[in-house]
Amino acid sequence: METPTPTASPELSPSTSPFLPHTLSERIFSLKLADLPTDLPTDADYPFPDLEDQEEEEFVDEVSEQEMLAMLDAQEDPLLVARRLRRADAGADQLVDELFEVGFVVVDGFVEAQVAEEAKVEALKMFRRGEMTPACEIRLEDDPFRDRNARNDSIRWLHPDSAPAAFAPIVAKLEELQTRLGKTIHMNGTAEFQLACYEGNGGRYERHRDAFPNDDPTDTEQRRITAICYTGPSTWTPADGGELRIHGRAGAPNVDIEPRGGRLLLFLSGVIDHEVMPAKTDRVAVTAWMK
Ligand SMILES: O=C(O)CCC(=O)C(=O)O
Ligand SMILES: [Fe+2]
Repeated sequence: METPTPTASPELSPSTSPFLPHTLSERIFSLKLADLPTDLPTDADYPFPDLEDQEEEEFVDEVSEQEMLAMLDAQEDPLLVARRLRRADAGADQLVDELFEVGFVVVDGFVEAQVAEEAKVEALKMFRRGEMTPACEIRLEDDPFRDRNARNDSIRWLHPDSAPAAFAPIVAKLEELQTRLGKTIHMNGTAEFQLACYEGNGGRYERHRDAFPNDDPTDTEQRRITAICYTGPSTWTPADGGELRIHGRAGAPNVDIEPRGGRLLLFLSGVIDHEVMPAKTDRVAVTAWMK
């Protein structure tokens, strides 16, 4: 399959709630309240003014990321949540239409094959020189949810002003894309850029989501869009492995995206569950998380 056709949008049922809490903590707390019998004492009956916060922290400790996502998804389809990030006054943009239709979109030829190849060669040199860090060691510090065994790629953050020359054209294209998308989607204009290498001996990343569903345009710390530029090979075959599996939403089938050189995959960070299938040849990608 050269370019995957987006799957039909699953039936979406709008939420019946007149009030949709915006922040994650509001949404978690509203889930808790929904489960409580109505004859419990009110907050005013409790002696501790910060009791809600204490309960919330304990609740967060107890549930896994997957369980939390399942609860939020049950509350409202995350694609509907994300659609509220579209600027009301925005002009037309077909790429954004497609993105909000099914949650992801594939663009081939985002960068030239040679640009992709040069980035891949340089990344693998850096990897072999020990200049990249196993991602599992980093993630534990800033993301207590994440399981150390969930992924075995090695990464390096890229800064647009100081990215090694081999990656500069890809980062520049991603920044250009960010400017375009920012005209139509509420974002704060910042992005995190990451170079990732998955070794061809089975490098993988288990099913996960990059952000919680969130539609608050003032919450500027949220990842809104994941944009991944693959570096090849352009002659990818199943023997190379490393497909990005998009888990079908609401019973839709999974879609495997081949990480062909120069290809861009865009998806809504709070909507799409995804997984890197075991790589059978070394696999390099540059990802931007646009906020
Ligand atoms: O490289 C990919 O295809 C996806 C990587 C990923 O899911 C992540 O870094 O969060
Ligand atoms: Fe991811």
